[in-house]
Amino acid sequence: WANPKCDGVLPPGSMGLPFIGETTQFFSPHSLYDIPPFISKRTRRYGAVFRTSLVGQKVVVSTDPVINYEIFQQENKSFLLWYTQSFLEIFGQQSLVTQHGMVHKYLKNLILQLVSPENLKGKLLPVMDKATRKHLNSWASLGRIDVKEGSSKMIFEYFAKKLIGYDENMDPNRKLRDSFQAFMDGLISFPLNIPGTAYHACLQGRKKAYKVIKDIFEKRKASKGHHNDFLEYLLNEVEREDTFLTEQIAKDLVFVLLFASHETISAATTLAVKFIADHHQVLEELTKEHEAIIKSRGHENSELTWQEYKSMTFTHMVINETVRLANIVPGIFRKVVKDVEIKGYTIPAGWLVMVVPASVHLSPNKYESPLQFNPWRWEGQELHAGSKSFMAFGGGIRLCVGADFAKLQMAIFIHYMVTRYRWTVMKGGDIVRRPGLIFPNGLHIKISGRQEWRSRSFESRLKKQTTDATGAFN
Ligand code: HEM
Repeated sequence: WANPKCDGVLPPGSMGLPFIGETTQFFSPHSLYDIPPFISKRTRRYGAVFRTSLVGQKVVVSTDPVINYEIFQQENKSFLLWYTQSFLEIFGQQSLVTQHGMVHKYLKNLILQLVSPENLKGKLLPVMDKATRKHLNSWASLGRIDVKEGSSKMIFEYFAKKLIGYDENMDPNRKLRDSFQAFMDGLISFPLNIPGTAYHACLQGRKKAYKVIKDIFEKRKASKGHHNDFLEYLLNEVEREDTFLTEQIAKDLVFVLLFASHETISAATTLAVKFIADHHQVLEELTKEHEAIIKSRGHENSELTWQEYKSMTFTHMVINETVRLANIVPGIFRKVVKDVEIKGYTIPAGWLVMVVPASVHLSPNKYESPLQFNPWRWEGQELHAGSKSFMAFGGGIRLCVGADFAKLQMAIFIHYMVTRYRWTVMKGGDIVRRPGLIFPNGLHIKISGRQEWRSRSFESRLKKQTTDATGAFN
């Protein structure tokens, strides 16, 4: 166990206990701002590349930016995308993440029918704009909201509708979104299907959500009308003769997209709100940028345009800085297809390599004062692609297909938050990594409409003047 076979020299490290390996240490919770202690301890001891064993797998961890970049570029050659057993059971054996080569390319193009920049600009932007306004207005009417829960609901609501015509409000018993709640903990876990484990909770959620999706597919196939959603497109595609798409792949695709969309963007949005609230200068600069956009419009109330979105340079810097610090995806795994040489070491075929974005994003060798939230560090930098020092959305051919969608939603949200509302953090905001990102007590803000604030302050000024005047009269 401790000295696995290898035709060469393995990287240094420890394989831990038989079967369990070093899994327990890997899962020990830590704070948002740390390189996972599991990683930092071992890099200090063994260097930038070391071996270990996690969830029953032999793993080489790379914290070296150049090697990480190379791993992304070598996809389908020396390395293949790999997800944990728990991940595959949960997301489906036919889902996009299990596909390679032509089928992967085909499925990625299918998703781009929904979230490519072209389609975001032409089709999704108005939907996202309307949904964001509606939800922020309802938050302001309530006067308070947990941003994590609220943004998750908002994204799920419009995206599930666009994807499969699902309307949670019309279907209160099924609560598709609730089925995804237990997922973050279970995705990277031991595949122990015993009640009480994170994995078990996740599988139960998968079962429930999948049943809803299956029923929607069946109902739709039996219906004759037009629906103008992604499901209609998928079902037409399944009917074609020259296609890779089967109904099973289509269902797993819908499942992955439903989860990936609302969980990731709501986490990034919540973090952005937290960072902005903690950094007044950032809020001021954002307000300046967005007020200028409104001023240069004909009508203050018109919806956000693509050109306006593209002009939000500082907002894009804030988004990049948020996802750099947040490291929403804690580890990116690849399976080694054939023995590879790295830094004089051999990684045998069948092993995994794990790229840890935090080890690059929080490294003082790559970023000055890396633990500081400083959007200005992105001034003049490339903001829209992966690189050796920025891999929040991965890299190479597996680069996140939803990155543009996520950034657009965050930018719309920021636009309305800084121009139309007054808000302050009330409670929550704790963030734990296990190693997935968890918000144990949400992020609760107090929020009110600016207009309402203005008229309220106008009214109170008026009242004060009247009282003063009355006092003087008396
Ligand atoms: C802030 C938000 C997001 C972050 C930080 C993020 C991060 C990532 C990362 C790091 C990968 C690469 C994984 C790997 O190489 O193994 C990835 C892949 C992926 N993401 Fe995202 N993502 C986000 C939003 C989204 C959204 C909104 C969607 C849905 C439309 C999405 C769908 C996907 C899919 C389907 C893949 C797999 C791509 C493939 O295998 O080719 N992501 N994401």
